[in-house]
Amino acid sequence: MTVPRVLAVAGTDPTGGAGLQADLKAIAAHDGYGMGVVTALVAQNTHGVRSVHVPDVAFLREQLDAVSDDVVIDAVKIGMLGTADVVRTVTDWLREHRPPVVVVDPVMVATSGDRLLDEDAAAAMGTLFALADLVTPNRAELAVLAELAGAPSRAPLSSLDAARLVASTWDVLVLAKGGHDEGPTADDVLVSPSGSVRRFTAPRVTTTNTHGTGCSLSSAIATLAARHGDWELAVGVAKPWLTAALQGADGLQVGSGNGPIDHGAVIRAALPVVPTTDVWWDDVGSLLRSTIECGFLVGLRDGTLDADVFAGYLAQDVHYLRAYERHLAGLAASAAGGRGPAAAGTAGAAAAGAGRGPAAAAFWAAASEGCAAEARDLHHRRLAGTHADDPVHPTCAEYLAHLQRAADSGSAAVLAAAVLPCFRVYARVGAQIGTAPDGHPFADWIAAYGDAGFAASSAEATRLVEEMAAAATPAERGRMARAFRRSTEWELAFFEMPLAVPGAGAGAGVIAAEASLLR
Ligand SMILES: Nc1ncnc2c1ncn2[C@@H]1O[C@H](COP(=O)(O)OP(=O)(O)O)[C@@H](O)[C@H]1O
Ligand SMILES: Cc1ncc(COP(=O)(O)O)c(N)n1
Repeated sequence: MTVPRVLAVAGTDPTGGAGLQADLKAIAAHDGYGMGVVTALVAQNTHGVRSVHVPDVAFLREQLDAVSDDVVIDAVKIGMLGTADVVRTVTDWLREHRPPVVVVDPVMVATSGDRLLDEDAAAAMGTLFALADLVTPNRAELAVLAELAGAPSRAPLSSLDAARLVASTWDVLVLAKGGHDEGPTADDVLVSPSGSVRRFTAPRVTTTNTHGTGCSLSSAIATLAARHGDWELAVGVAKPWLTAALQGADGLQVGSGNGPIDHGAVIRAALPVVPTTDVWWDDVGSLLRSTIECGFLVGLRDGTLDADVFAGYLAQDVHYLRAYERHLAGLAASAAGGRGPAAAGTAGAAAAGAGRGPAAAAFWAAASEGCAAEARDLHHRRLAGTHADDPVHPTCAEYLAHLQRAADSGSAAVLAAAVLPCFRVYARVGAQIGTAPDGHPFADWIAAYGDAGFAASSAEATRLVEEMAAAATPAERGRMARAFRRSTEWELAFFEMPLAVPGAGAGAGVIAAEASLLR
């Protein structure tokens, strides 16, 4: 089954709730390929229409031809037409290029009460309807069309009779929409030219955010009719989708008038929630591969690494862990509500309470203590001798300067993101190396990082950072993302450091990029 190619011929709404913009969203929401020809440029928002500019109809025809000369059109939805000239131009084009599905939403008046169709244009609509499969008037539009079809204006017909008259006059299906009725349900009635009726009912949603309901419904129906080849199925699927879009409307917060419906409501509910920290982790995928493949870790895993090189690495690791331990203690203090890095500022994720509280504080404190123990035990045992007094290597110093900047940023969330790669990269390296066979020269180091407890700590640190990211402002979340990425780059540089040719500048790329951090 191919994706239906659906053309919307409509006016615009720069706030994206109605008109062509809504049509394209509704088409996309039903897995159609949306195209758009503009009939009128409308300066409008959720409060109403400010002005309408109808471009020359010759240009409208050029737009229509540009599409039909090139693309097979499976369905067309026609919305706001504005003037009689526009109605005639679209009708002429349709006569020559009629696609299998034609839906006309006879837009006359916006929800706001503004006129969107000249009075003389309404009279020209009949010829267009005769080329359509389905017409979708609301109550007021139905009354105008019934009059056009010859109904007496003195004694108005019932909606059903009006719909039957319109349907038989132009040999077209009519979906008489009941959005403006009152009562617990919003019922639309599909009437055929022979007078048969099918009612589509939905609970009435209590909201003033109904901007674009008619546009969206007709575009959804056009797309679904192109796919299913059946009008009852098309309306039956579109109607609950529209109800869900209305139910989501208040959550959108677009504009202060009659806001738009939420075209994405149904799709969003079906989308998997991707944790922010997973997005960051995927972003550093190539860095992780380079880390795992770097000469130092390959030598460590297969046991060929020079013991002295390893001792040099551990000397730097001790320098690193001493500072890292302080930063973890800072996070513990901040989570407990004391004077940590977040205490400086009241805004941001930490202020919102995310990633805070006694459990978070206990976690960071335990991690800090674990770090101190690690530095003492493993490292001191191995370091006895040659490298105990090694000065801090520039790569190590730069990594630590990066962590310090994160600590000084005033955001515990940024610092937590900056310390996270040390957990995650080591846990990943540990899992990748697996367990060392008996007698492996680096068995103790491998056991420490492959430890299940360490993997659990990494997962808990990730969970806390995730909480902080969820509560952060977008700007702060961006600073967290950059802090995380930069730390992951420094992790790679740190592993490359022991085998780097002196002066070759391990981590030079990171140092250059560092300038942009935490802006
Ligand atoms: N408050 C509501 N709750 C549920 N459905 C509604 C509500 N308002 C409108 N609808 C539905 O939205 C669609 C558009 O209807 P309507 O508002 O009558 O047309 P228009 O947007 O062209 O004025 C119809 O399916 C109608 O039943
Ligand atoms: C360009 C354009 N087309 C149609 C409507 C009607 O939409 P609604 O009646 O749902 O507000 C609109 N406001 N603007």
